[in-house]
Amino acid sequence: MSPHACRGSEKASFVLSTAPTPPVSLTIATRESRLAMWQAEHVQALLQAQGHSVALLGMTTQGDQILDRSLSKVGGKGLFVKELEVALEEGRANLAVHSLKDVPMDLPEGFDLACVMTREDPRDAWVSSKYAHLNDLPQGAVVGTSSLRRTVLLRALRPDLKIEPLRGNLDTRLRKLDEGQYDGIVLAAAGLKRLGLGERIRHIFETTEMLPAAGQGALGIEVRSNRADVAQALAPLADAATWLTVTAERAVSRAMGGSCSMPLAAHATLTDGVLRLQAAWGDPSGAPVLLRADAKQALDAADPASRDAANLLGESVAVQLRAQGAH
Ligand SMILES: NCc1[nH]cc(CCC(=O)O)c1CC(=O)O
Repeated sequence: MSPHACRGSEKASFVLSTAPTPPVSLTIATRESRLAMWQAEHVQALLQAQGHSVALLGMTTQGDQILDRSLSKVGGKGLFVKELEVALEEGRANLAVHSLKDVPMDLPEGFDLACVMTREDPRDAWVSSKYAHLNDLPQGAVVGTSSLRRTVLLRALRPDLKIEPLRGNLDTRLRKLDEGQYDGIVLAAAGLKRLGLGERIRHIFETTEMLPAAGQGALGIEVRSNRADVAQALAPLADAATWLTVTAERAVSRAMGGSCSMPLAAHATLTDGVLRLQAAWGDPSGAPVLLRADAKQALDAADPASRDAANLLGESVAVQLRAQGAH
């Protein structure tokens, strides 16, 4: 399905009140990787602190089962979220907690992103036992990543490196590094920090060196569109500033056709009331092209209308990329 087929943008679909909600019974659908479980338990604890009673429903998704190929080659969208949506549809669960980076830009009809939470470190991390920094690597060293975005950005920093595929959950990827298959690997800092593996990080790339993926480090909670009561219970967990930044990032990705077979980075910050968005595009065919664009706008995160402006800002950055030849 084309990313444009559903809705043009993510709008605030629920009108949420700030009054405390009565306690409800909720079930969270979650993948069973250690990181997914950490994230689900994190949301469970926050909702329990609001007085709700919260169970977990663990499940395996298509994305978890594909370990031999890069996801960009598999080509589907939302490989990590489909089964969770089925559980929501069938009423076996009321909410699904996702790494926002893995959530398609347009959710299927009947589902909404009801909540975006405070972002962990959005940056990429360098992990290696031998080399403290990318610059220390010898010519032709082997770096592990299956991300097209990381591959393109690594090539721009060090054209000589050999980039080899690396799949699996975080523990698997670290084990493959420790077995000596790579001189170093690149992972999201957020996942490592959440799992208490922050000491494995040798260097955190500045966003000027390696621009993060849209939504990286943020958690999103998906619900059925007809469950305003569930959305209402989630309202206290939302972070308006993070929501605004990821809205702009996701709008770039959506406007560019957002799939994991396109090397695309989009990263926004909100500082002193200014939303600043940067994006980078690499040629899906592997040609050594790296286009960059950025835009900024003064916006108030507390005003729900700002999210529409963030969507437009994202679309304007995509227009700039296309004007330079991105497709
Ligand atoms: N693509 C896999 C993925 N999805 C979310 C995270 C963890 C970081 C996050 O929450 O963005 C990771 C691991 C990684 O990219 O290293």
